[in-house]
Amino acid sequence: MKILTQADRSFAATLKKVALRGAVQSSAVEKTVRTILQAVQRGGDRAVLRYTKQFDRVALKAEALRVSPEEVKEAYHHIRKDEGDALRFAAQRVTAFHERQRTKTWMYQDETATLGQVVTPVDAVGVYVPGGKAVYPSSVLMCAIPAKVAGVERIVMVTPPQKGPINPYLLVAADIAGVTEIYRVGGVQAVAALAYGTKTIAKVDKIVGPGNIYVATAKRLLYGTVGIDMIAGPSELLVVADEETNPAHVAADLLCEAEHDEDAQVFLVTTSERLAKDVSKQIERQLKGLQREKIASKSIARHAVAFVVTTMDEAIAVANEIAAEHLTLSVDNPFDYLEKIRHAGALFLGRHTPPSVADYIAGPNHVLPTGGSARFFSALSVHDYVKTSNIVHYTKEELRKVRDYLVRLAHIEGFDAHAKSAESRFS
Ligand SMILES: NC(=O)c1ccc[n+]([C@@H]2O[C@H](COP(=O)([O-])OP(=O)(O)OC[C@H]3O[C@@H](n4cnc5c(N)ncnc54)[C@H](O)[C@@H]3O)[C@@H](O)[C@H]2O)c1
Ligand SMILES: N[C@H](CO)Cc1c[nH]c[nH+]1
Ligand SMILES: [Zn+2]
Repeated sequence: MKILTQADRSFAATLKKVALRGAVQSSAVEKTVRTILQAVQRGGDRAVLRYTKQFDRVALKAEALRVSPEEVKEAYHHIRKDEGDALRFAAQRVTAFHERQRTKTWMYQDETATLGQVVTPVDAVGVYVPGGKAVYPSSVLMCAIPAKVAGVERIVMVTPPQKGPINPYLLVAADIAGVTEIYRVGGVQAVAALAYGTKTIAKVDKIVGPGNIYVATAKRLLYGTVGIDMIAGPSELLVVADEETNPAHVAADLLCEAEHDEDAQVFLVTTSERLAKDVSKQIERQLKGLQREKIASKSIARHAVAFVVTTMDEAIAVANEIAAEHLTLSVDNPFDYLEKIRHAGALFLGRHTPPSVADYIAGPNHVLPTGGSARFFSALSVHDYVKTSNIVHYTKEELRKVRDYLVRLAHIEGFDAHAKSAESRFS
């Protein structure tokens, strides 16, 4: 792990580069993604199947894209009872948390009008469940349960195919969460199919869910053609730690994001150079023997940085500049810093809250903004699955009270048809 103190010449430049990581779009990735999007828009299922063969090495016929209800039932026979219980426990926690996010239609009446907002669920949502380098039944729950809570009727799940049957944990999680259609297709071709529609996969109104750099770029390029939740790309963690922190815990937490993807990015910001060195040693030690050692060690070598600063306030300033997906505050009094933290997808407070607890069973959503987009995006929530329409109602008497103001403003803008539409009610 690279360790930089404020005295190092490259401290400021490295911090700037990290802060801008989301803006550095790889043009090679973008070119590939555009080609696949166009091909699926024009070629539909045929293009989807071609790219599935190319990138996932699975040859399918269009009829095999959709997962049947029998396959979902069969999946229950391939998982253990304790595994099913763990999925159901996670689902309950996620449901309970997201039910608190529900928003209702609201209205009020004042002396001039009746106004409000009607809340409507999106008709059809596409849930992208990653599957290139790992299996993510937890992401099925995180994406589909809030859709269900919001009242979305059509919840369409896509996930890359494997050779052989689809992973049973994904199917059981989909069943528990209330997914209504499942397709074995992943990557850009899946996102394109959901956005444009094909003969087999009817288009959706919004696409949610995490994915690798190709999936995240596809969603970004399709924004506007279809609704998207956010840029939820390769995982990230930034740990702010004081000198009292146990380096073994920090290393363990950093590795849990690094093991997702070689493109995952993890950072430590600390007031203790000794801690930074100890964390670095711990990472080397803990990497050995991890199932995903190769991926995690590449992520650490390519991206991990420890920034050593003088004060906790400086540490928080660095964290705000980086705006990471996950931010851990490893201090005795984390709530004291809450108001100073401006940008992070999710906050993990104190010394005994590993980010993995919220990856699985805490209840808050683990689909979170990456690449610095926590400056403007939020965690996936029920709000992503609904939209609001404003309500406006005037009686003739109410309209009379505001008519002159309306007419004056319409004339200022040179829109006399606007003025006349109000005046016509009184002639
Ligand atoms: N931010 C979040 O909330 C969050 C949550 C969970 C996971 N994640 C991230 O999701 C990602 C999952 O990635 P994954 O790879 O396991 O699964 P994935 O499903 O996102 O990507 C696999 C697909 O990528 C496509 N692909 C691979 N190489 C390609 C290439 N060269 N050209 C075009 N397409 C290509 C293939 O179609 C393949 O099916 C990880 O980066 C993980 O960190 C993020
Ligand atoms: N840490 C991931 C979000 O970046 C979520 C996840 C799912 N499974 C394990 N972890
Ligand atoms: Zn994780």
